[in-house]
Amino acid sequence: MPDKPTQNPAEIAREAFRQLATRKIAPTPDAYRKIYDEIAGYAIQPSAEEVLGEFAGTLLSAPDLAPLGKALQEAAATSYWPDFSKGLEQLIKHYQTQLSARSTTVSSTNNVAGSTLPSLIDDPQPALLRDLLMRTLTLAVASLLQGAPELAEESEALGRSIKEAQSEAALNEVSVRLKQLCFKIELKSGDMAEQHELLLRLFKLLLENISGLIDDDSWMHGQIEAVQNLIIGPINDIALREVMRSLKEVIYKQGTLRNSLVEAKDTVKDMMITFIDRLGEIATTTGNYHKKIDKYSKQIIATADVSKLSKILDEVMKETRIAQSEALRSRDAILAARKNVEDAEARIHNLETKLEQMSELVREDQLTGSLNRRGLEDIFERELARAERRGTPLCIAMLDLDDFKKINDKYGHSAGDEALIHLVRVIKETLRSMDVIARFGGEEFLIVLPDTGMDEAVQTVTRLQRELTKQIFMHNHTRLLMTFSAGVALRNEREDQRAMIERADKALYEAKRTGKNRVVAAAQ
Ligand SMILES: Nc1nc2c(ncn2[C@@H]2O[C@H](COP(=O)(O)OP(=O)(O)OP(=O)(O)O)[C@@H](O)[C@H]2O)c(=O)[nH]1
Repeated sequence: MPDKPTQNPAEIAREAFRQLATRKIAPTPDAYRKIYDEIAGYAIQPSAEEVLGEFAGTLLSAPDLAPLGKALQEAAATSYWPDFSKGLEQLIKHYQTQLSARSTTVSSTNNVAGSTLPSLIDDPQPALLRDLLMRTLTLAVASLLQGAPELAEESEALGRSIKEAQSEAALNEVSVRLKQLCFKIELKSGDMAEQHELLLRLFKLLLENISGLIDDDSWMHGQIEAVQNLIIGPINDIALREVMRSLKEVIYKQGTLRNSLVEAKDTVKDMMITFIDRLGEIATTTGNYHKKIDKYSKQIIATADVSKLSKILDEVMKETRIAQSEALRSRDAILAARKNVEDAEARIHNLETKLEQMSELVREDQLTGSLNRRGLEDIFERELARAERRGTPLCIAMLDLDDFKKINDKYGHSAGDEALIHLVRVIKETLRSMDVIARFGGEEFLIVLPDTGMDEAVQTVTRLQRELTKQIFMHNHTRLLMTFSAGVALRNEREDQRAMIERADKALYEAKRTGKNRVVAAAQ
C-alpha cells in the first residue's frame, strides 16, 4: 500500500509546478497530472479543474501574482487550457527568475523530500536580514563598543528600532541613524587606536628606562626583553599568554631565590662583623701584652735583687702563655669566620647564577631545555653581528625528525616528548660549546654554528646523525630508531636571519623529498 500522503492538494499542486519548472517539462495538463499523481503517490485524484482552480486561488493573496491567479482561476473554471497554459508559462518564468536569484538557498531547502515550495508570497529574506542586522547591532557591535558606552547604547537602541520599523518611513529613519552610528564608530575607533598607540609608546619608554637603570641586575633583563619583544610585533593572544605564563613562573622562582639571597647577604655581613670584632680583640690582647712586657722589662732593669728576677720572669712567662692562647683562640675564630664568609659568598654566587638562569627560562623551550624561538632570535642576531664584525663564516642547520608522527601514533605523545628531549641531549653533547640549538617549532630545530664554513657544517650535522643512531632512544625497554633530515645554509654577505632560514628550510625540504635521513647544503 502506498504511504498516505501528508500534503494537502494545494501543496502537491505547488510541488508539481516546481517539478515542472526544475525538470524543464512543458506545462501541459497531461504532464502536470502525471507529476501530480507521482507526488501524491496514490490513486485519489481530484479533477484537474478542481486542483488547478484551488492552486490559482492561492496566488490571489500575493499582490504581484493576484492578476495571474485570477486569470488562471477563470481558465480552470472554464477548462480553457490554452489560456491556462499561457498563464502557467508566465508563472513558471516568474518562478525561474526567483529561483536563479536565490539558487543557493532554494536548492538546499528543496532537496528535503516533501518540503514545501519556497513561498513566492512571503519572501523570508528581508525578515531574515532584518533579524540578522538587529542581532549584529544589539549583540556583536554593542559588545565591541564596551569602551564607548554611549555608542554601545545607541547600537542596541538602533537594533531594537530596526526590529520594530515596519513602514518605509520608519526604515528610512533607521537607515539615517545607522549611517550616523557608523560615522561615530569610525571616529571613535580612530581615537582609540591613537590612544592605544600612545600607551604602547609610553610603555616602551618605561621599559627602556628601567632596563637602562638596572645595570647590575642582569637577571631582570631577560624579563624586560621578553616584554619588549612582545610589544614590537603585532600583539596576539597566544604570544601574550605565553610570555605571561613564563614571566609568572620566573617571577615566582626569582621571588624565592631573592629572599634566600637577602638572607645569605645578611649572613655575610654578620660574619664580617665577627671578623672585625676578633681582629679588635687580638689587637687589644697583644696591646695589653706589650704593655705588660714593657712594665716587666722596666722592673728587671730597676731591680737589684736577683731573687726577685725569677718571680718577674714567671710573671712574664704567664703573660706570654695567656697572650699565646688568646692569640690562638682568636686565630681559630678568624679562620672559622673566614670559612663562613667563603661559604656564604659561594651560596650567594650560586643563588645569583640561578637567578640569571631563571631569567634565561623566558628564552628556553620548557620541554627540551633548548632555546625557544625568542631565545634563538637574540642569539642568532648576536652571532650575525659578530660574524659581520670579524668577517668569519656562519652556518645554520635546520633539522626535522623523520616520521616523527609514527612515534607519537605508535608509542604515545609522551614517548614523542621524551624522544625530543633525547635528541636535544645528544645534540648538545655532540656540538661545540659555542654552537647553539633552538627549537624552531614542533619537531623542527635550528642549530647556529658560528665561525663555521659549509663543509665543516655539513660534516658536523652528519656527525650528529651518526651520534643519534649510536645513542639510541629507549622507550619502555624498546629501542626506537630516530633519524632526522637537515638543510644547511652558509651566510651570504649581509644576509639576514629570515633569508638564511628560508634557504635552510628549502634545503631541508629537498632532504626530505629525496629520501630523508640526509643532509643537504642550501644553494648560495
Ligand atoms: N610528542 C610530541 N609531538 C609533537 C610535538 N610537536 C609536534 N609534534 C608532532 O610531530 C608530528 C609531525 O608530523 P609530520 O609533520 O607529519 O612529520 P613527520 O611524521 O616527522 O614526517 P616527515 O617530516 O615527513 O618525516 C605531528 O604528529 C605532531 O603532533 C611535541 O612537542 N611533542
